[in-house]
Amino acid sequence: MFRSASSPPKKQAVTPRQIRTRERADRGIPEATVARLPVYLRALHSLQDRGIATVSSEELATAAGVNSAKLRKDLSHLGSYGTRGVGYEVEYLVYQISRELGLTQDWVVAIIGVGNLGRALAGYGGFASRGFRVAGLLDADAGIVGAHICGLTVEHIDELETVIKDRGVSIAVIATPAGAAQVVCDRVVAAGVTSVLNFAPVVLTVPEGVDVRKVDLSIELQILAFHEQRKAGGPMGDQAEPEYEVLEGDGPSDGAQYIEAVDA
Ligand SMILES: NC(=O)c1ccc[n+]([C@@H]2O[C@H](COP(=O)([O-])OP(=O)(O)OC[C@H]3O[C@@H](n4cnc5c(N)ncnc54)[C@H](O)[C@@H]3O)[C@@H](O)[C@H]2O)c1
Repeated sequence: MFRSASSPPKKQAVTPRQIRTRERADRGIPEATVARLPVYLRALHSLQDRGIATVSSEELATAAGVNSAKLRKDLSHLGSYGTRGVGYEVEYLVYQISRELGLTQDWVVAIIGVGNLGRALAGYGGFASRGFRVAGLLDADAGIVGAHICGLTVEHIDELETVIKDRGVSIAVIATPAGAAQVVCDRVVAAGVTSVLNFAPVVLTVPEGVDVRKVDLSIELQILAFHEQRKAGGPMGDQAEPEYEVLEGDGPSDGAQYIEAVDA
């Protein structure tokens, strides 16, 4: 937006976080692009592990499983255009994407429901290396409460609000049975958490301003089954059928991949 010289902008006290949020809103990064940034980051980390300093858009696109035009467009939203004939500097791109995703600071995570899945998540080393610190494990089962898992002691769900407040939890991971998930979600939100990662097979209702990402491996398997069926000839046989594209992040259901017919 242009301002006339006669009306200089008024100075306001803003925090660095507000500035970053405004910058992002100004740049208008699409949600689908945001959903692909972690995929690029994973590919870049693997290049870094192999000691690769620069990468072409084609190589990075192949490593990330997208087409190179989409990758270049996504990265242009970050102001990253690469250098003709050289490509992108891996280290700097890691920094740019990490900064955009808010990964240059640590996020405190609590896992609620410490059964098969909760335990596996608690033991996953990949969180810490990406800036997510698991600071609380909570369960309702007296037989599990008190167990020591990966350096943490499982606490009773009654302690949920205290754990969130005292340890500054900003992301709640729900790994309870479906029937308990909404109540747990309501409690974490009431305690001030605005980001929820939900593994329970249920759609959670949250107030505006709270982000819920849902992980559902059975949906991923169903998408693979769909493609397997098509490769094998499918129920539609030789009939003309539309082309399909698997899209991420901006579909009708939050966070899930979905399949959309596209013009062939
Ligand atoms: N999203 C996926 O891809 C995926 C994959 C596997 C399982 N799941 C789902 O994840 C959830 C956990 O699966 P699991 O195999 O670990 O089950 P599990 O039964 O082994 O563990 C669930 C845990 O939640 C605890 N719990 C129950 N009610 C609670 C409450 N109100 N507060 C706190 N803790 C509570 C139980 O005591 C138990 O320890 C289930 O909803 C399951 O359907 C999702």
